[in-house]
Amino acid sequence: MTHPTTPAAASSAERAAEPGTAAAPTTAELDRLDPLAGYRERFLPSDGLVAYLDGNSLGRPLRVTADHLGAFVARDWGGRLIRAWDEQWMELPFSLGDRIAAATLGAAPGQTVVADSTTVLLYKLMRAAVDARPGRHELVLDDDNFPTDRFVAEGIARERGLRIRWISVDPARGVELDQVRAAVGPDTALVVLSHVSYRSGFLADMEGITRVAHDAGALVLWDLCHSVGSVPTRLDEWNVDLAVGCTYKYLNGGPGSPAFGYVARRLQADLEQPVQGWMGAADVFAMGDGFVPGEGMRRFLSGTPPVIGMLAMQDMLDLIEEAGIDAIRAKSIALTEHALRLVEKQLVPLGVTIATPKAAEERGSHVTIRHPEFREVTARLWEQGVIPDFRAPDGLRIGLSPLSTSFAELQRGIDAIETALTGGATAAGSS
Ligand SMILES: Cc1ncc(COP(=O)(O)O)c(C=O)c1O
Ligand SMILES: Nc1c(O)cccc1C(=O)C[C@H](N)C(=O)O
Repeated sequence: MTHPTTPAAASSAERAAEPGTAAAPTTAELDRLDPLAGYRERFLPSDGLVAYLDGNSLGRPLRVTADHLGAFVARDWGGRLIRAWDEQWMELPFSLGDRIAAATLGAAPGQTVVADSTTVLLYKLMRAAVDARPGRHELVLDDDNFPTDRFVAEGIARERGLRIRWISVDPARGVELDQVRAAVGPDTALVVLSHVSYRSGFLADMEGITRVAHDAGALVLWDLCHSVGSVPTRLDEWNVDLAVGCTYKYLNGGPGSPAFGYVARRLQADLEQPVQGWMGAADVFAMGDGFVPGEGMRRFLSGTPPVIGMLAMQDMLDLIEEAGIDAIRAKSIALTEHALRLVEKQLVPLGVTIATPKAAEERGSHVTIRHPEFREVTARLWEQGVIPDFRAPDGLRIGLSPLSTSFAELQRGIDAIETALTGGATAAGSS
């Protein structure tokens, strides 16, 4: 698996190699040299916020989004009323899907659509995929995948009389290529995995895993929730079949914004998704008898697109297109690298362990650390305006959104965790 070289990461490595320069850059240096630092100002400030380290659950709104939402009510909805469906909204699921595809996914137009929630799209595409592999009786998943992915797969297995082969993963990592190679075979219909693990932040080898699943004759569906907008993919080049992702994390679409689904063009005509509604029909306004599926990605829609939920992400896509996904990935790597450095220095001496891979090419944009007191610590941090999140049994996730998180903000978060664990006394000071 290869990723583009990262200017921010490369420059810190170069500085580390210069004689007479401290091995690790300081927090202040990293902010000063950050080419994306200016983007932070474009996000709405939040009263009393000290450090927001949870953009991997809910991304922050942009200032401009507040204006755009108001203008939408007055101009598009209030002004154009029902006429706006023909004028712009009917095409939005496809045009926005194509924008996400070009800016972040490495996918050509006509293969990505915005619709439903992640859970519902996972159901629709998983069901379509297993039905496209008749005579095969197994779904392959890892036992640490996000609950909704596991629950949907279990429901489909029950509905279709299939088995699930669970890959047992190291929770400080995620699913490895060799594990998938050992799990797939002639009875595998579909493999369902997350690109970036919601728990450890482990970045799976999408290209390699897709290849071994294909060698076994199976299809693969990737959950991109924790990578889209922070880790670039090359879905077309890597021959990916299906992908689903949410838009409220690194695409900053807002709470409950709809998901997107990708179906490789070569598969579209052969897949039948189970929620056949009027918006997926070949002629939406024919109002006729019997369902005839639409061409291309239309057949993967079901009901009326959630237009208001698609507004905020358009503003974030403006930013992503402007900054470029490779520069965003570079900043993400620099942020997670610094987080790991600070954790090693300030928190490991306090009994904290790291549950995220050390190698940059093996992690996404969050870092997970563990300590028995993290449930209580997270609750206290939230009261102080320091917002990471807690995942049972003892994991604290530090989510780093490359366009809105600064290195100083990360430092404030680590300092606050240190203070919470020591009751005030610092373990090693801060850099
Ligand atoms: C990997 C993953 N899949 C799915 C979801 C959520 O699905 P939904 O948007 O339907 O709540 C999340 C987070 O909420 C997630 O992290
Ligand atoms: N989707 C969420 C929600 O509706 C409420 C609270 C949190 C979330 C999350 O995003 C959870 C998240 N996907 C996770 O990785 O844990």
